[in-house]
Amino acid sequence: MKSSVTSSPPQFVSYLWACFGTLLLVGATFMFYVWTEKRIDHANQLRFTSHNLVDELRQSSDDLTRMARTYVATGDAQYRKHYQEIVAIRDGQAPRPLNYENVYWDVVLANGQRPRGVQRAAPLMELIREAHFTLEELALLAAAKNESDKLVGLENSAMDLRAQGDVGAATAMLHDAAYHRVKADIMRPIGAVSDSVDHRTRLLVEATALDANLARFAFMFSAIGLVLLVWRAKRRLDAALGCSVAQLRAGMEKLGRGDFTTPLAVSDEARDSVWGWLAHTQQSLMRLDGERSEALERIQRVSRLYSALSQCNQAIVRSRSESELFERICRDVVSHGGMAMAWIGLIDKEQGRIDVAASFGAGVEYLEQLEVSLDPDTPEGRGPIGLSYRGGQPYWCQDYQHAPETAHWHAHGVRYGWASSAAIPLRRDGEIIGFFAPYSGTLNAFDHEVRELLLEMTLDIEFALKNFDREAVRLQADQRVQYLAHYDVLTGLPNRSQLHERTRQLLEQARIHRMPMALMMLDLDHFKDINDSLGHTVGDALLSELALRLASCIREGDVVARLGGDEFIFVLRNVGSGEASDVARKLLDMTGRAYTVGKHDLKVTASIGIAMYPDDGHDIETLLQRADAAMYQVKRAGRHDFRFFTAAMQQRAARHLRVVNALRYALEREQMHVMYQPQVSLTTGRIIGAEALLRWSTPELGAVSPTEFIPAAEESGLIIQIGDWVLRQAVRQARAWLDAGLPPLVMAVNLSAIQFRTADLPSHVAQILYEEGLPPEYLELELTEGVALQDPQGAITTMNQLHDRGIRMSIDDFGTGFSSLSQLKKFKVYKLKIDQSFVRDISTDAEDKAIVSAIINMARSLGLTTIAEGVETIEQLEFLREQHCDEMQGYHFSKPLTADNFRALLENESR
Ligand SMILES: Nc1nc2c(ncn2[C@@H]2O[C@@H]3COP(=O)(O)O[C@H]4[C@@H](O)[C@H](n5cnc6c(=O)[nH]c(N)nc65)O[C@@H]4COP(=O)(O)O[C@H]3[C@H]2O)c(=O)[nH]1
Repeated sequence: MKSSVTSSPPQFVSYLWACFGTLLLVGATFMFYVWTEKRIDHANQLRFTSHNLVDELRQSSDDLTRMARTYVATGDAQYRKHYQEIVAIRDGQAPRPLNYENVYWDVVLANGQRPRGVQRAAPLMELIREAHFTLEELALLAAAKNESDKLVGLENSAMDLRAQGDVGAATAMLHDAAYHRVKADIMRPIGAVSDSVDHRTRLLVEATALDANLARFAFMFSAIGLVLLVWRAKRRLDAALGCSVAQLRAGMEKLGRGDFTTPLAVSDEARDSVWGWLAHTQQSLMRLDGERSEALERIQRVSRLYSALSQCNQAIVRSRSESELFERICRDVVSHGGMAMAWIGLIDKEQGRIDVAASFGAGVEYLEQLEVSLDPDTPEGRGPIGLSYRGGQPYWCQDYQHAPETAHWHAHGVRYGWASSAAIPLRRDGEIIGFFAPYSGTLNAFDHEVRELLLEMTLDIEFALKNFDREAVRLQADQRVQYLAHYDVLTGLPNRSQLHERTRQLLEQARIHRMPMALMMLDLDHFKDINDSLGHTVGDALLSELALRLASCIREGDVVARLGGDEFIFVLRNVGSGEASDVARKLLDMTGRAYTVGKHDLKVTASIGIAMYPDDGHDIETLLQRADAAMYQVKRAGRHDFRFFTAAMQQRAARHLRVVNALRYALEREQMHVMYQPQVSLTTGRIIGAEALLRWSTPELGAVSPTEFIPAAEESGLIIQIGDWVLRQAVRQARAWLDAGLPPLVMAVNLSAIQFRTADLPSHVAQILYEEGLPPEYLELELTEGVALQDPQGAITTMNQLHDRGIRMSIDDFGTGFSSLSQLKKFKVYKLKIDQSFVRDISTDAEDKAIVSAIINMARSLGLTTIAEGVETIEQLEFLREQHCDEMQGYHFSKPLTADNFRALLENESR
């Protein structure tokens, strides 16, 4: 095609060049022809001029003869004048009249007027010389002229004779033989020249006419050649165009209008022609137009998707929930992204199928009975979504209605006009949780840019999901904070703040409706021991169970709250003291039932204090305070009971407050001193030790019992400072007695559990011993069972450190706590102090007897010394001795003594 297309123009151009060359040739031959014609004209002109000049010579001679003869005949002077004019003209002395070729006689006399117009004056012979006569002809003409001049002389002579009146002579002179001879001498050369000129110029004309004919033929041939070439060129041009110019113009106009719909018809011969090229160009333009349309469509598609992406981003910002976001995304990708339909499905892992979360566009109704699963063994699991799920990649189906993977849904595709579809996985924390499925009515809709945009859109959705998650976490946290602000985490019961809020509302209602109300405070007895011995996990489990039980005891609308620890508050609407008592009993009963926590079977009791509205207070704070005072009295009275608040309790509570306040200044005001109670060996009956017992009295309160102020000091934390002071006093006293030479004895000092748990206790005790100069073996720390319960391992470590420093330890009030003898094995104690509550009744109570006896026996088997405290009677002493108790302490031997009295006792004994 290419070679044939390019061969025509050179041929056509060659023809054009040939035409041009031929045209030049035609022009040249024509010019030549014109030139030859001009030469013929020139030759004719020359012939004419030559004849004229020769004729003028003859004519003038004849005119002169006629004028001379007429003058002679008539004597009219005008003829002589004409005669002279003719001579003057012929000799170049007068200007030549116009048309002098004619006979002068005719010129002058025809109408009796003078000759019209003049030419320049020129002698006839000069004109003849200029007229290209041959030399021979010139010589003949010169001879004729001479003869004519001779004749002029003769004629002048004749006219002179006439003028003189001699007409005859004059006439004779003009008609005689001499005259005729001369005349003949003139005419003869003129005739010869005339023949010569005639012959010569005719030859010239003939020769020139031959040239002219040649030129004419050349012109004709070249013109014919030109016509032929033009014809050929036209043929070539037609072949090059391949159609008529009008057709070509119509075709070009069609192309110009961008009309590529109907292709230009081209015959085989016209393929290599402008028409063929035009058709070819039309095809190229058609292709380009198709490509341009495709590109335009793609750009529009992409820009639509860009718009959808922007909408998607707005949706992300605006949507408040996952479902709202999904709905917006589907709507935007259809409304703005040019998709036919879009849906988002979430994976139902249990069912192994996809649940539609959102959809929009043509054909969404088909989703109502969606048949898409992830199971590769079913046809609906082998579609784009199943493939995408298993491949972990987006799946692009570019020909929906013919792709085998969409075979299961081809009917839907045909019905709704889907030509392409995609399944793009949606991930949350890297795991596929669903799919974004856009459908397009265009084949191959998912080109590179569209894919990139859809993937970007999907990433944005995932980002939004992450944000929703964060938002959900934040909301949960907020709710949690809200919850924590109002509810107790462990039990789920309202906490203090919620209690206050609800109680205020209930009090307000009670006030309006004039109804009574009860506020109860329940506190578990010795719950701390459970926590300490079995750990907080067990304690917490017990509290949870208890909370459930307590909540079940109250009516709807009443309040049960946990204030922290083992303290619960109940607010009971519209109840008097009788109903409140019933509820309290029920609560005690519920609390006292057995608990099973893990492997532990537990039992606890509770103490309840009750304050009544409006008798005991009108606000929550007062009611709480009074319920607390009542509960405190239950505790003091031996626990596991309930009590209503009374005025006396109020007084006790007020005293407690005064005690705590006064304690703060007890040491600095030197209101405290230490008493010493002897400890006696039951074997020897001798004093082997002393227990330091703290005493406190103030001007306002008087003497306050340690059983009152020690717990108050422990509650307020003052026990550390006070206990420290007691220890130093006792150690110093022991050293003083040693220094006084008294028999060595062991100084027993009570150590509160709070003191025991201070971090540097062993080194601190050692430091005091060092500073006071008492050997450690003379000090015995009396620990309660509770010291080891909270953190047994820590207690063992502390005991070991004390033991390593040579300091003795005993367990005080043994039998009241949770210690087991087996646990004692691990403690570095050397003595058990049997609590006086057992000792008190050993003479009357068989059970106490058995307990004391068991404690002594077991202690012995563990290699521990036993001491019984609170021994007041000889019977008690006897029993203890029978049981081989090692030591005793009690009023039976001595009450606590001042240091001086104790020294006196020692001195008495040693005497
Ligand atoms: N009814 C009766 N009582 C007897 C008899 N023999 C001794 N007592 C009393 O029993 C208590 C023995 O001390 P405790 O069991 O350690 O019990 C002590 C001890 O737990 C605590 N305590 C006293 N002083 C201190 C101290 O300096 N530090 C610490 N942490 N607690 C102390 O106060 C509790 C009470 O001390 P006190 O009132 O001095 O009471 C003392 C003592 O006076 C008797 O035969 N009959």
